[in-house]
Amino acid sequence: MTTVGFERFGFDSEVPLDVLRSIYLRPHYVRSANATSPKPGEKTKEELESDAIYYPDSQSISYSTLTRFPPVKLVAPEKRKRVLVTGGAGFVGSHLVDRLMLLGHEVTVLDNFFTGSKTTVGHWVGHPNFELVRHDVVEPYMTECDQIYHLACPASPPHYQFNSVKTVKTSFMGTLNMLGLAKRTKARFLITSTSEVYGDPEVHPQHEEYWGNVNPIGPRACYDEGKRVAETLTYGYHRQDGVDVRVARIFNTYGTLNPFDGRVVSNFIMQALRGEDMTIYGDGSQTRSFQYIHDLVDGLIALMNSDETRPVNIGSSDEFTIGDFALLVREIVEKVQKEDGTLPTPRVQVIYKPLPTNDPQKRRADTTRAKQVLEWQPRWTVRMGVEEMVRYYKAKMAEGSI
Ligand SMILES: O=C(O)[C@H]1O[C@H](OP(=O)(O)OP(=O)(O)OC[C@H]2O[C@@H](n3ccc(=O)[nH]c3=O)[C@H](O)[C@@H]2O)[C@H](O)[C@@H](O)[C@@H]1O
Repeated sequence: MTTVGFERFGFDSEVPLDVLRSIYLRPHYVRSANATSPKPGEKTKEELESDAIYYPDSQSISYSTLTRFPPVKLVAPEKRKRVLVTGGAGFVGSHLVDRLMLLGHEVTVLDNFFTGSKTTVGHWVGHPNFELVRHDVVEPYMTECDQIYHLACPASPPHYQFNSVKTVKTSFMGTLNMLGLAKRTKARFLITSTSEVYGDPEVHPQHEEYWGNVNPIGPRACYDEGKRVAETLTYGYHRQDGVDVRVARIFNTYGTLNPFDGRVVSNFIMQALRGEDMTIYGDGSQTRSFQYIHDLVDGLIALMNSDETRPVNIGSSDEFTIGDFALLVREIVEKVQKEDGTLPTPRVQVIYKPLPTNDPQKRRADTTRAKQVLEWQPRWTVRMGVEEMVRYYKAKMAEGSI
């Protein structure tokens, strides 16, 4: 694969994969100081070019700005969009921002940095097409824009359950505020909803007409009921005020996640790389289907630029039990370690931990609608994506940055 993205509905989202990789896989994003490294503050040619340096002895980091930004397309003004991305410093948001920036659009990121981090978009700070705003979407925000991608909300179960009241508030107030902005500016509004709106589903695979099976008072309710009411608001503004809306229901997605994100893919890879036991919650018979981040970004951009106002599932239909998935991740980690001559003995083991309350027993995206209306389907296999992630975490561990 040499590119991601495609032309749909008059909007070209294609960019070369190596350019994108040079951003998110930056091998020397952080490097550790060694004996010949300059002392803090001492400038070298390398340092001037871009590197941040990590000093393991003092556990300090010397950040630097890029002296040259990644190349962005030159787009005619009438084709250039002013795009607002809430949660743009998060995992999905930052990948979306990279893509939109490379495509030559003007991007404003709103983030409160609760789970997002400035480092995910730091490479664009100072670029004339880019603006980074610390802002919590529970407060109103005004700007002129053409498209709003409303992503802001913690998405990892430990994060969204950390302050459940704030999670509901973010879903409700945040969506209300952004819909108000869309109404005023006449911007097109896309909300990233979730497969969690289907709860612990009684229909399998889950299609968009299924209303779900959600416990309204359980520990996950802050997120799944929050997203459900966010969808309700979205269609309320659509019907009452004619706001132009798009609703993406995102299924499990992985990629360059924060290694401490707490979701299963990053947990398993980090555990296997560190030689720790891999933690399966429950007996491992619950299922998920995993999509790689680039496929999701392709789907979000296609949906935003399409005419489809109904909810659309964006996810993979390649279903695994969590038990089988743990073994697959271990196999891929071992393959990479073997190639690098770092295969440890003994082999890491899987252990079993209690299943979280209301953990959905099965989940697989029915993507018929996305195929029909967006001509979209995932292109990355789990092996391709997990292997890229393993190498990413391994490089970061070698640098000493995780
Ligand atoms: O990754 C995502 O995109 C989704 O992640 C979560 O949904 P969930 O399916 O619970 O995601 P994980 O926390 O990654 O868990 C997946 C399964 O693996 C299990 N798990 C998780 C972590 C772990 O270390 N071990 C383990 O067995 C969980 O119990 C669950 O059955 C979010 O709630 C969704 O909104 C989000 O779309």
